[in-house]
Amino acid sequence: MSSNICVGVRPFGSFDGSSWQVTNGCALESRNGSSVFDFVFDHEASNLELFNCMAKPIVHKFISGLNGTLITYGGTSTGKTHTMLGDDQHPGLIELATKEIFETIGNDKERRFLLRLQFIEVNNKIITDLIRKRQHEVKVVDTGKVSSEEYLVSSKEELMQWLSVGKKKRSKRSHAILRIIIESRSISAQPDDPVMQSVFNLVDLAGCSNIMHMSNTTVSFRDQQLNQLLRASLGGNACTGIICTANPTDLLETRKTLQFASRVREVSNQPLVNLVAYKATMMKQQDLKIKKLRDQLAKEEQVILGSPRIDGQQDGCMECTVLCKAFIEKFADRHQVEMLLKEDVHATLHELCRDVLRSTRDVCPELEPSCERMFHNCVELERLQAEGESVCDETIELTQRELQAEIAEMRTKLEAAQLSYDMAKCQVSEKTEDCNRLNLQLSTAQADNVQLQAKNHSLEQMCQSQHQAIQAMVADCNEVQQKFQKLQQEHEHLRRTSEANKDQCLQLKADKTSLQAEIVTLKERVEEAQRLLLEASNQKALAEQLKAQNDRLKTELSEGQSSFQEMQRECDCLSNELMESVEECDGLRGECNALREELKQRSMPSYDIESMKSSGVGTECSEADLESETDSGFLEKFAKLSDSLHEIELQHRSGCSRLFRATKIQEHNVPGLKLCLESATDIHTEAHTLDDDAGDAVCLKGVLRQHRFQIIRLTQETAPAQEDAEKRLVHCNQLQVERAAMQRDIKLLTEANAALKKELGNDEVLTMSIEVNEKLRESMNEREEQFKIQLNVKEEEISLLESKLKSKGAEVEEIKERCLIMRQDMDEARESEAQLKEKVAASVVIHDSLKKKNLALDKVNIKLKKSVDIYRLRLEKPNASVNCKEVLPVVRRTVEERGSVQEHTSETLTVPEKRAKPACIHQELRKIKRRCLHDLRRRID
Ligand SMILES: Nc1ncnc2c1ncn2[C@@H]1O[C@H](COP(=O)(O)OP(=O)(O)OP(=O)(O)O)[C@@H](O)[C@H]1O
Repeated sequence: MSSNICVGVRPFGSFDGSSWQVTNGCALESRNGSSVFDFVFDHEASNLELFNCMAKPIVHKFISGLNGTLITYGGTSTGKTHTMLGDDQHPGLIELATKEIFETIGNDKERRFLLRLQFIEVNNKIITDLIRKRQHEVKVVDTGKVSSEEYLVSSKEELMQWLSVGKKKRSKRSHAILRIIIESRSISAQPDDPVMQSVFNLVDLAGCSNIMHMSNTTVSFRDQQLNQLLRASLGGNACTGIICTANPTDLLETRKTLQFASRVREVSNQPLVNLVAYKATMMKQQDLKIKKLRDQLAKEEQVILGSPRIDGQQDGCMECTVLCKAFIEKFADRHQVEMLLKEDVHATLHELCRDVLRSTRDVCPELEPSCERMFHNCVELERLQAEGESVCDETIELTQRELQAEIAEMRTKLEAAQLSYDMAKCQVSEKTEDCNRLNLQLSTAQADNVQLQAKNHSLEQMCQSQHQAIQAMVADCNEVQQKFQKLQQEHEHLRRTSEANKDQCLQLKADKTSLQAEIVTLKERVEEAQRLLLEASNQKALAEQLKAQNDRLKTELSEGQSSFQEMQRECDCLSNELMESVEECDGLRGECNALREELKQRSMPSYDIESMKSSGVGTECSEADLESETDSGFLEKFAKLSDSLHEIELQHRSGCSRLFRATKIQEHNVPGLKLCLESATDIHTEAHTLDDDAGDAVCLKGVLRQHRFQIIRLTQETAPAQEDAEKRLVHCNQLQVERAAMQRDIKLLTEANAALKKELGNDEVLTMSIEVNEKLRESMNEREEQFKIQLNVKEEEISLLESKLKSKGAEVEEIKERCLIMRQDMDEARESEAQLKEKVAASVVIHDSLKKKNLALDKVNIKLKKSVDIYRLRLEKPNASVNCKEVLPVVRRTVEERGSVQEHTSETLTVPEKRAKPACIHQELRKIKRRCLHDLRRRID
């Protein structure tokens, strides 16, 4: 233990069977080697054993002025708390150390000791006073002290009481530290002699292996507050004992704990006795207090007894003792004193006893019976006093002795009671402080109340304005709803219109498609017509060709006609010639007849002229007739004539043409010629035989005329012309044939032309229809364009309507939202109004109660003042006739009353509550303001 840090290892559970072995009570062996500590306990070792080995020496050093520290360190649930605090069956190190301390200082008659304690916990850098729980006020000051309150303790029980109070408030995850501070001074010390002052830290660390920081040279706590607080314990001015607890089943944790134990063992401390100047100690303060009280008591004694105070009497119990002594001393002269003081002393004693009884009841309940007994003794004494005259002196003396013994006994008890009384007084002073504080709070509360009232007023106004705003909002809301309904109707109307427009649009679209189809068909038809037109133009060309040909043919025809007319003219000439020839022939015939007559006369066979005539066809001449030389010339002439006749065409006035032809009669025995009249078409140049029986053989004379034929003489010179005429006739016939053919062609062409014209007419119809169709198409196109425009307009309208619809929808949505928000706002405003009303009501109630309490407190204060004044008066004028018995009870009662009022006040109205009220009202006000602003902004928007 050279380093003044003693390290012990305490297993919670057996090391047996595990990888560690305990040897010689100080070494722990494992496979990796052995670790030596100051102590290694087995699992059966008790807290007492551990205390005796490790803590007791530190406790004694602590009492002798050295700082001491006991720390339990280890993993979770390894028994740290069990070791430090213990339980009912197993007292922990704290209890054992406390017991040891009080036993030791109790036995030391040479020195005076003053003990006080602090019980704190450190949790996440926050230090909390476990007895008072004022966490924010506790700080570590540089000297390693804590700013929490220190509680004086005079016995182990008292200390354990405080400990049990603190244990209940401790959080399991915190580090708990009990700090015992001891001051000691020799009884015979001079005023300037220093005081020994040391601190004993009993630390129960939280179960976490990561709370220490270990470097090569130092070991420190990671928590800064803890480190500051226990700096002296690790490498400083303290005797430190570290009990490392381990659970052998948790190998890793145990290894860590042992590592720490080994490491911390190397740290060395240099403890020194701490001497503090007397004036800076608590001991001095206490001494001063006691002195003050004694002085006060002495004054009281003087007041009560009118005699100097008796030395050696303690403050609280002195009162009683002095009274008793005075009573005993005066008892000798009882005839005068008894009568004078009997009542007074009795009452005072009675009252004092009651006071002591009352004040000690809470602090030292065990004193109560003694006090009671004393009280009864006093009563008995009084009774005895009353019976004094009849009781003999011996009895009185005996009783006096008994009483003295009892008083002495009581004295000691009362001395103890005095301590309690002091504490009670302290409590009273604390309560007075509390009272003052409460007064302050009350005044602040009153100020708050005034503020609250003002705020209440403003809130009421605000409420009204809010109410008005709500009404306005309701009106707005109604208006908006109406608008909304209107908009909905409009929306509905627009929707319907849109649907109708859609239908119309669809109809238009259908129309458009049908029109397009129609246009397509029309186009096809136009194309067809164009094609036909094209073809028709070809036909036109053909027709023109034909026309040209026709014209050509017409010219040819006209040429032919002119040549025909010429030929006719020629024919007419020939006919004239023929007529001339006929006339000539008639002449010749006459000549012939004359010749015949002559021949008859010359008895020549006769010719049957009559038969010739009867045949009517021709004139036949027999060969025999012609045999004569005169006749042969004639016949020749006749033949010539016939030949020329042959060439004569007879043109009937009806237009029919006939030719005469003279043919030789083929019969051998019949000489002569036959003149035949034939149809011009039937005239053949060769192999044309004249039938004897032919009906058309005419006698030229008369018949031709009869048949109104014009006989044109064909002269000998016109023979080539006749040929030409024949040719021309042939040509003419040809031409006529051609003409007929041409006429047929023309007819055909005309028909074709007509057909073409018809076709053309059809084409025109087509063209017309095409034109019509074109027009129709154009009109259709126009209509389509119009439709398109209409469609576009409608579509635009629809899109406009849709956008309108959308905007209206958005507006409707917005209005809906606004309605909702307004409703919410209204609800909230109503809620806040209700809350505000509630708060106002609550604040009014609080205000009233505060007023009442204030009044009560004022009354109590006045009472207190009065009694204090009386008391002061009494003190200032010791001979004044004011009786203590009247004053003290009044004062005490007043204090009690005040205490109860304060208690009641503190019960009914806690500080945070009071503070909370304005804060929450502020918040509420801010909220309302914000909401109003928001609402205004929205409205403006
Ligand atoms: N030596 C022992 N003898 C008997 N019981 C023990 C011993 N050590 C610990 N215990 C018991 O084990 C339990 C856990 O112990 P304890 O609470 O003291 O551990 P801890 O290390 O303080 O835990 P934490 O790390 O959570 O603070 C307790 O019920 C305690 O009574």
